[in-house]
Amino acid sequence: MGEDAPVRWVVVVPVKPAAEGKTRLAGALSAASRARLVRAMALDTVGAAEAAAGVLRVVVVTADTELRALLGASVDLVDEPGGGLNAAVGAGIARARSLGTGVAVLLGDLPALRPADLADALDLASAHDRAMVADAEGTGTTLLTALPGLSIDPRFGAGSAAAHEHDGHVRLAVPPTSTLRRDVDVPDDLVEVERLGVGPATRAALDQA
Ligand SMILES: Nc1nc2c(ncn2[C@@H]2O[C@H](COP(=O)(O)OP(=O)(O)OP(=O)(O)O)[C@@H](O)[C@H]2O)c(=O)[nH]1
Ligand SMILES: C=C(OP(=O)(O)O)C(=O)O
Repeated sequence: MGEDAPVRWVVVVPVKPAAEGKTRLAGALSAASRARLVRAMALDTVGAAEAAAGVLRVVVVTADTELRALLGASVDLVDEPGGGLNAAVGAGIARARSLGTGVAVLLGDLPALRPADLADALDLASAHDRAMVADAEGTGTTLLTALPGLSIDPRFGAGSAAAHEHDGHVRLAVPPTSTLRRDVDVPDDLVEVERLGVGPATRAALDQA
C-alpha cells in the first residue's frame, strides 16, 4: 500500500435487544413504539454507514433476532457475548480486526446520520492512530477509531469521551452540527434529530408512534 492510500474502514455497530433499549424514552413512547424505534434507528445508522465513502463493511453486534432479520445480507452479524455494551463492542472489534482495515465503532442510535458526515470524520481519523468523535453534549462518544493493526479498549458509558481521550484517542474537530454527533438518549433528542432529518426507517417508526 502506498503511503497516501486512503484508509479503508470496518464499522462496528452494537445494538441492544430492542425491548430493552432506550429506557430513557419510556416516558415519551409506549414499549412497542420504543422497540420499533430502537430497531429503526439502528437500521438507519447501519444504512448510512454502508453508504459512507471508505467503509468496506459493517459489523453489527446484537441479540435482537428481528433486527438481525431486517438487516441486509451485506452486514456481518456477530453474536452478543453478554456482559454489556463494552463486551459487545469488543466482540465486534475482534471480528473487524481480522479484516485488516481500520476499525471504527459507531453507536447505533444516530438516526439522522448522513453518509458524508461519517466519511468526513473517518477522513479526519485517518491522520491519527486512535481518534474519537464526541456526542453533541461533548461527554459521550459516537465514533471511536483505530488505524489498521492497532488495538481499541472501548470505554463506552457515562463520561466516555474523557475516558477515550485519556487512552489516547484524539478528539476530532467535527462540527457540533454534524449529524454524527446527534445521538438519541432522551425525548428532547428526538426533536433535534427530526430537525436534522431522520432516515426512512426512523421516519416510519416515529409516524407510527
Ligand atoms: N450489543 C449491545 N449493544 C448495546 C448494549 N448496550 C447498549 N448498546 C447499544 O449501544 C448504543 C448506545 O447505548 P445507550 O445510548 O446506552 O442506549 P440504551 O442502553 O439503549 O439506552 P438507555 O436504556 O436509555 O440507557 C446503542 O446503539 C445501544 O443499542 C449491549 O449490552 N449490547
Ligand atoms: C454509551 C454512550 O452513549 P450514551 O451517552 O448515549 O448512553 C457513550 O457515549 O459512551
